Amino acid sequence: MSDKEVLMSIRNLVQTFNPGKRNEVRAIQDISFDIYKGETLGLVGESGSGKTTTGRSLIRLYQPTSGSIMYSGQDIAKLKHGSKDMLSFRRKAQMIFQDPYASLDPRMKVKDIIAEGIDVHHLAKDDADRDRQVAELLSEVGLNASHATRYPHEFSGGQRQRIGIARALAVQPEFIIADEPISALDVSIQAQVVNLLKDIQDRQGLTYLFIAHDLSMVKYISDRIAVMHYGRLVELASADEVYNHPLHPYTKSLLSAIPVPDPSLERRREPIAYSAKEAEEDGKERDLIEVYPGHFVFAAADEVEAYKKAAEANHQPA
Ligand SMILES: Nc1ncnc2c1ncn2[C@@H]1O[C@H](COP(=O)(O)OP(=O)(O)OP(=O)(O)O)[C@@H](O)[C@H]1O
Repeated sequence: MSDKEVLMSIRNLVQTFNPGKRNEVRAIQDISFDIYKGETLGLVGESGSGKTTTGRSLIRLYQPTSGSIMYSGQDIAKLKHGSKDMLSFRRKAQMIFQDPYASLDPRMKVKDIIAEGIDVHHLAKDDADRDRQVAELLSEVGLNASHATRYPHEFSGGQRQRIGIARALAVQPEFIIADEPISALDVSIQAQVVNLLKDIQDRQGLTYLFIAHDLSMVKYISDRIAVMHYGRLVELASADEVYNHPLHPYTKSLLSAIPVPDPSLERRREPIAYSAKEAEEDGKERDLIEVYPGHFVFAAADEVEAYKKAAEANHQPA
């Protein structure tokens, strides 16, 4: 992984809502990580752990409270609204949303939904060029040109998510944040949409941040996985490492909550409970520390040695 090119480098990112007020929420509490060019980084964690806030902060739908987000030599956290640099970044980084029903304007024709970014960024020479680009995008996501003049309600959930994907692709982005892109879809459709995202990534060399609370699909699509808990990253490693050799107790507890297909095994399994509050009452300062090549764990200085030993033991030949 170390020879990979970094696309985005996030350092000490903090996002506090309503700071200083009674309803203050510290949604992101000082997270640092890199996103490599061309990878899919899965971001998992329970509802409320701060995944959506992270995604939205990275593409500046929110102004971060503090910290830096380096992208192509620029600190995205410092870009000014309406500036040329912001407009140019907005084109490079796109978002696909969870709910294909809510994210498409029902009064707009599919071609106008898809072409929104083309219009904003003046990417079409004329109407014919715009129509041609829309037709190509429809084909890219497995729909056809005749769908262009229809309205969102005429489509199924899976097809609507394809329209949302086409809209994101319209501006030829480099980086896509997919925020629970399949959780609102029928299970039978989920794999199709994930496969489509993978195919598009292969064809276009895109980088994905794939947000999900459900670990099973994330494992399938992700190269690496970051586990989020209470606004912090508690573990970050390759998808295989996170699944087969999790180190942090919270990751273990998340994995223990995934049902396994074998009912007898499922009955015998002990769910692992983990409470960040209890774990942090010791007042120790913790950081995301690399305890094995490419494997990071949120740990205090005096916990690192034990994690290193555990990681090494995991890799001893049986
Ligand atoms: N705009 C906002 N104003 C105030 N608090 C917010 C805002 N957005 C999110 N929060 C709070 O920040 C915390 C993190 O929320 P966030 O939506 O990022 O979590 P999540 O992991 O994406 O959860 P979910 O899977 O439910 O979307 C929650 O406590 C949430 O209530």
